[in-house]
Amino acid sequence: MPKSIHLSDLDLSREGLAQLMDFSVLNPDASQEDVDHGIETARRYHFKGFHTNTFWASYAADRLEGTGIETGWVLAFPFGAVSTAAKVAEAKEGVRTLNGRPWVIDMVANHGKLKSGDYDFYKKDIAEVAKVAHDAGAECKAILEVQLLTDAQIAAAVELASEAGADWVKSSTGRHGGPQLRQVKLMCDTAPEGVKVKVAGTGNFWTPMVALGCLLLGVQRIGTHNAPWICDELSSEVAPLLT
Ligand SMILES: O=C[C@H](O)COP(=O)(O)O
Repeated sequence: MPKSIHLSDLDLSREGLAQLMDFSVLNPDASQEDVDHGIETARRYHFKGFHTNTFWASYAADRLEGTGIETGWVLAFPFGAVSTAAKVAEAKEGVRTLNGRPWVIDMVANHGKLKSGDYDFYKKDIAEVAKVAHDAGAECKAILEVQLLTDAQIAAAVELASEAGADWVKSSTGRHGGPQLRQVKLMCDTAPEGVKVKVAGTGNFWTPMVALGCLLLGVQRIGTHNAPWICDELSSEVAPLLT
């Protein structure tokens, strides 16, 4: 379980916060100009990762070469309701496209199968994609879309994804709303040792202070188009109050 941490343990400098953030440009209509602007922003803040639609992932990785910034391969995005074979093929495309550079798979789990109680399918679906990632030396995040789930389903999803070998459990795609803070806490409380928690889908209603709340709960990554706002606000408004 990721342990909750004290405020004094957090590096609230802009640079420190940026290393806890995956900046995203994941609108369905993201244009080359939008992606270029996202890449430029990712480089300027030196975010941990940059996530955009897979069509643009190779383009982004080329332009992030040498920065150490991870390119995200957002798989079965945003619904996750495709066959496991299609997910595995997409994962292999990610290997062909991004291997040799810093990259990671963020895969959308099959929420409908979880809700149908088909836990074996749900777990195997994640396990097969995680294996492709791990064989290529990359990490795999499983996106659970927790805001669509009951608390019992969230706990089951975290456990199944962890057993399937996901390195991370991630709350949401951001395309269907975002999690409540108590759902984030449930994820942190349920995740076993060694499985990290990422929160995403922060939308426009989440504030930098809520992001800070997530980090204090033990969240190890925040993925959002709001990453610059969160870094700027926390480093310039909150950090000085704590010195
Ligand atoms: O996977 C990351 C999503 O883009 C996060 O969504 P958001 O930008 O609405 O917070």
